[in-house]
Amino acid sequence: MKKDIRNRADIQQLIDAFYTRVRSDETIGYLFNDVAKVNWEQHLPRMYDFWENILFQTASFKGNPMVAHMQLHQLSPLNAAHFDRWLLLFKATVDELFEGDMAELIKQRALSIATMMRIKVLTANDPKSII
Ligand code: HEM
Repeated sequence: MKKDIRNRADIQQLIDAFYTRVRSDETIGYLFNDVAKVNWEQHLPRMYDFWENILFQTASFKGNPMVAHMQLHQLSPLNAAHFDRWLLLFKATVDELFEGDMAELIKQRALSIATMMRIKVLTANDPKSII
């Protein structure tokens, strides 16, 4: 039986495993590696803060994810397939490492934030688009 996500160390394990997949992914890897040229030493701790705040209300994350992704979309257009792939990798990583209420909750939150982000980003400059 796998354990549930209980603390920041577990979130760190999850996020490190997720971005290891993301970085070498054929569909979305280039957005991180070549377009945003992510500084991972800075980005990973921000992502631990983001998810720790969502699961455990630590209020440690100070950032604006919507703006970050709007900017990315200006540099290189995002599409529905990118969001689908991101979510699939996220869910697969959670399921590989954890199970339990928090594991379910983090997948639900990822889905709802990704859905909102996708609508905002993909309709930002196209009032006719329905998604
Ligand atoms: C198409 C899917 C996605 C792509 C390609 C993507 C890519 C990126 C990139 C390139 C950055 C900037 C990293 C940097 O320069 O340091 C970023 C930041 C971030 N992403 Fe995503 N992302 C995606 C979906 C999501 C989703 C669904 C979530 C949340 C559920 C999320 C949460 C965040 C957060 C919290 C940040 C940090 C924002 C900040 O520092 O203010 N991303 N993302």
